[in-house]
Amino acid sequence: ARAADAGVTRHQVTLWARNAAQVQALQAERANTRYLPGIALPASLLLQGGGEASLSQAVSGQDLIILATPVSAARSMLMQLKHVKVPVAWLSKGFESPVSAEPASASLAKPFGLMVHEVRAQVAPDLRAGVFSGPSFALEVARGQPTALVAASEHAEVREALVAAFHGASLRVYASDDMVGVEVGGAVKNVMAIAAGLCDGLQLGLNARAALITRGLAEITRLGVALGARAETFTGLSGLGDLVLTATGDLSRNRKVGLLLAQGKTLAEVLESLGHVAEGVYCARTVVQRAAGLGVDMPIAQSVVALLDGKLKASEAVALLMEREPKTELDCY
Ligand SMILES: NC(=O)c1ccc[n+]([C@@H]2O[C@H](COP(=O)([O-])OP(=O)(O)OC[C@H]3O[C@@H](n4cnc5c(N)ncnc54)[C@H](O)[C@@H]3O)[C@@H](O)[C@H]2O)c1
Ligand SMILES: O=P(O)(O)OC[C@H](O)CO
Repeated sequence: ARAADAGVTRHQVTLWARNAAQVQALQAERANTRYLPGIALPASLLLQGGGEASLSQAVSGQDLIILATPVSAARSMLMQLKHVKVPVAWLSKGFESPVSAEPASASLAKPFGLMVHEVRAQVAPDLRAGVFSGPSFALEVARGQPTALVAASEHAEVREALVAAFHGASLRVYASDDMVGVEVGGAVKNVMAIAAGLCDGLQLGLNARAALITRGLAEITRLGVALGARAETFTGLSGLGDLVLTATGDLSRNRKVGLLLAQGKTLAEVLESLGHVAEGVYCARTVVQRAAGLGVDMPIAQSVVALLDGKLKASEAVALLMEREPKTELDCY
């Protein structure tokens, strides 16, 4: 919607959704009252929806396609779009998690979840694809508040298409060729944001939150480098930038999960009251499993999984993290 707004003279944007009734409601109200209250959809935005046939209709003749779905929908969307010739980019942040509803112990024997660029390599290898990430609460983007993002792809033309389409007065877009780093940062910051919500909910203090963010970034960097990312990417918008936003910003759904768990609610109660997807809940187990497979130590992420599984109380997790063996700070990268 923002692209349509910013680019009244630059772009014609079509928003496709799978649910025809939802599209009708958006059309009638010219607003998404549930997710973006108070934001009028730009008059130039075309709305379409329904089944698979209408998706191929909606993408036909477009210059650029953006997938704005949770990670759980990325595989099916990419399969439907695998023959598309124009650049495709996703906003999804997470690891695919077929085992998301199960406790970590039950899922250890099953295949590791994949990042979306890995899913794309499996199901749509010929697609020219990228990821669009960085610190960006949708509501602030929709309000036109200043935001900086990173457009990552191995294909220069995909990076250039994203910059050309979105760079403007309220959105600054940087290019990157480190898709692995950008995807790891965007996914794992959600797990760390759950921990930061817990930390604040338990009133552990500002020192504790700063330590958590810093050591969380060390964990994210270790996993990312082991997966083939460049370490510098984690100091950028999709790493440190998005981690700080999500760990400290009260618009974050993942941070909210931690805040509600700290009030003593069960995970089921938290997810019911949230009414939105908090990707960290679904990918925390996968993150820990992939890290374990690579011999990467992720004590904060492990604590989050144990908390989500109800195997550890928050006070016990804090004690375990504090009692770890002393280490040299920079040797941990
Ligand atoms: N909301 C934000 O502020 C924000 C910002 C940056 C990135 N993200 C990331 O973008 C992704 C989407 O987040 P969101 O907040 O828009 O989530 P959401 O739950 O609102 O989902 C977005 C849309 O995806 C649709 N969808 C779900 N499953 C689908 C399927 N199987 N096929 C087709 N469509 C499907 C939903 O109906 C919805 O319209 C997440 O990975 C999130 O981490 C969100
Ligand atoms: O609301 P969250 O926690 O899913 O965070 C949204 C975005 O990822 C912030 O960049």
